[in-house]
Amino acid sequence: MSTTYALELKDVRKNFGKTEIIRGVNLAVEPGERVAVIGPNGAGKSTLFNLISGRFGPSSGDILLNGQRIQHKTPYEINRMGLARSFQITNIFPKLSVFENLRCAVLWSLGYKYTFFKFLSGLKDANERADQLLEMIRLDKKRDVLAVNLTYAEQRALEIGVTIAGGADVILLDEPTAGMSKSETSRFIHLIKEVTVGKTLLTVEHDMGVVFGLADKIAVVVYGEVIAFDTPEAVRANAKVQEAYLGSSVADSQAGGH
Ligand SMILES: Nc1ncnc2c1ncn2[C@@H]1O[C@H](COP(=O)(O)OP(=O)(O)OP(=O)(O)O)[C@@H](O)[C@H]1O
Repeated sequence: MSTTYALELKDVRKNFGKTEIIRGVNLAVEPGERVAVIGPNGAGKSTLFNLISGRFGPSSGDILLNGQRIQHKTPYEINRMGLARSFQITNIFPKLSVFENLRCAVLWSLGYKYTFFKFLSGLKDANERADQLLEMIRLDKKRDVLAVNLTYAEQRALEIGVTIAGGADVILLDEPTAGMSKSETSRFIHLIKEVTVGKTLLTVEHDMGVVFGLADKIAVVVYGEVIAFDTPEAVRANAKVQEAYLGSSVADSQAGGH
């Protein structure tokens, strides 16, 4: 019996003009795995995320979400099929309260499942789900605070809540702890782990502390290719990775106790 991966990339390539930026990427992510995508600046990490989330189509190759080809679908269609992405730049509504932001995200995700006549009961479900999300992201005490008045770390937590609101089973997070202090970062890693239990998670990440604290597996992207895809221990010990990228970063993260 063949495995259905949560996400699978098969010989994916992407050119911008004549330049090949993604050069034959193969990646198979099992359901429930947490994967950190790392690599030097300009290696193609964001481009890979843009290909997976449908912002760009690949020049060639297949991308499968839960066994279904998605490489020609729009971001909206891919989202409906169960993949949600959050961005480095927060996409929450600043003038809405925390609760309203979550309820909006829930209602949007319910959109096609509820007809007009079911709208009122839909609203009740949405309120309950929004309250449940509030607790999950530990912002229940900030329920009625406008998003604009939250701290930066709280805004990032809200953003995660908005991302998971629709119940997607594959979550893409772009540098989720960027800009946070060390203590905020470790709390946030904990939160991400909690709210993504049972889900498949991919993060693009530069902070090695976050990578080693969060990931079951690491995909190392160098110059448009995945040069290693393995457990953190194996990646740490991989001579090719040490040479191409990791050496000093890993030494630093080990010294820092991560
Ligand atoms: N829309 C585009 N048009 C042309 N070139 C692009 C486009 N998007 C990305 N590139 C190029 O593709 C390469 C990979 O960029 P990408 O942003 O994917 O790298 P990255 O690994 O995410 O880098 P960083 O860690 O700095 O965010 C870079 O050389 C970039 O200039």
